[in-house]
Amino acid sequence: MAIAAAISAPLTSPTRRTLASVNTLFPHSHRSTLPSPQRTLKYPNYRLVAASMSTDAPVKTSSASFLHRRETGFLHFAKYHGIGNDFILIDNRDSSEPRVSPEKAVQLCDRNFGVGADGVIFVLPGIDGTDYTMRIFNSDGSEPEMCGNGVRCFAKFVSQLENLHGRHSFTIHTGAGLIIPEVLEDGNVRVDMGEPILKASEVPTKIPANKDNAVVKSKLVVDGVIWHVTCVSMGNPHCITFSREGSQNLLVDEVNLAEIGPKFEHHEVFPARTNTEFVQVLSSSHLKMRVWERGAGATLACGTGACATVVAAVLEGHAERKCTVDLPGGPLHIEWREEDNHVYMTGPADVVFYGSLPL
Ligand SMILES: N[C@@H](CCC[C@H](N)C(=O)O)C(=O)O
Repeated sequence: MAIAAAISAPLTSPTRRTLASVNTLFPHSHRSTLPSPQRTLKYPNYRLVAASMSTDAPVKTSSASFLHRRETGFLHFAKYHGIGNDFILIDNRDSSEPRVSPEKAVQLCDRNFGVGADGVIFVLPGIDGTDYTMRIFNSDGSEPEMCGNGVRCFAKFVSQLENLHGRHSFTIHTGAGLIIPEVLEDGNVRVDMGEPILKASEVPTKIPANKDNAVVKSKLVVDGVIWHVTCVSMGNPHCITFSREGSQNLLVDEVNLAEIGPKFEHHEVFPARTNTEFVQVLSSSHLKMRVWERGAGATLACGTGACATVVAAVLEGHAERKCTVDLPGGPLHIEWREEDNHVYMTGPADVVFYGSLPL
């Protein structure tokens, strides 16, 4: 008996409105103490029809009926990506508890022994009057407050799961407060990411504030080098750097992310660890960025990171409020709007495949 099934999918395809129970639902993520994934084949029955060499006839199922499968003992999921930042999306609308544990998420994210992803995202029932709740586990099993590329994938997944009756926008409760995505006519998703948080203690960072309670272009010694850093939270913490002491504009392709990234992430001045963005200014409306993500390492893109980067670029005087941010996986369009102080992010989100695993 086939115990796993999968179908192919197209390869293309007002102030920060903090909600009451956010802090209890989304405590600051901690450094993962999870064991490394065992080096054994975890999912012998996992099969992707799109890539299968099996001589069995592929199970023909439409994506709509696949998404509504509910057999017990199986985990049905969709794999999505937002400019290369990839996620396993799980329909968790029937329960407020994520269907997989952080430990299981680590296994699922493993690129050799699992499905492979930067994180696992759950579509949970809304609370406090919102339509949905989004929770996410990083690939190291820690739980961040928010994920920008992930929320665009969430929006596309929900619009496949639900008949939204012509609505293109809905409300999502996250650890960063209320987030509102809108699926656009061209398939891109525009997200109201709320207000950036600049107060040093709330980012959080122990670097002393130097401008209106914020940390802007402060000196930080990492690995014996003085970096100029600005700290911004988009619900999750970001440390953004445009230059080192003695050099003007960073050439981001020359940064050794794997070496320097962890040193920023675990620096003592970041009590909740940090995501770090290394940014090159191409023009006042065009930035190039590489990221080392807390709990996930070097990824091809980071949506909250791109938003935090534009905020930092404006604060440091490098850029205007509306910028294109080039990331290794593609561009994102970001606007930090003066009228409402909200950051808006626009970009794609695409399904890669659907799959099932025995639990
Ligand atoms: N890639 C995400 C951010 C995911 C969370 C991050 N690793 C953290 O721990 O804060 C994005 O697109 O924003």
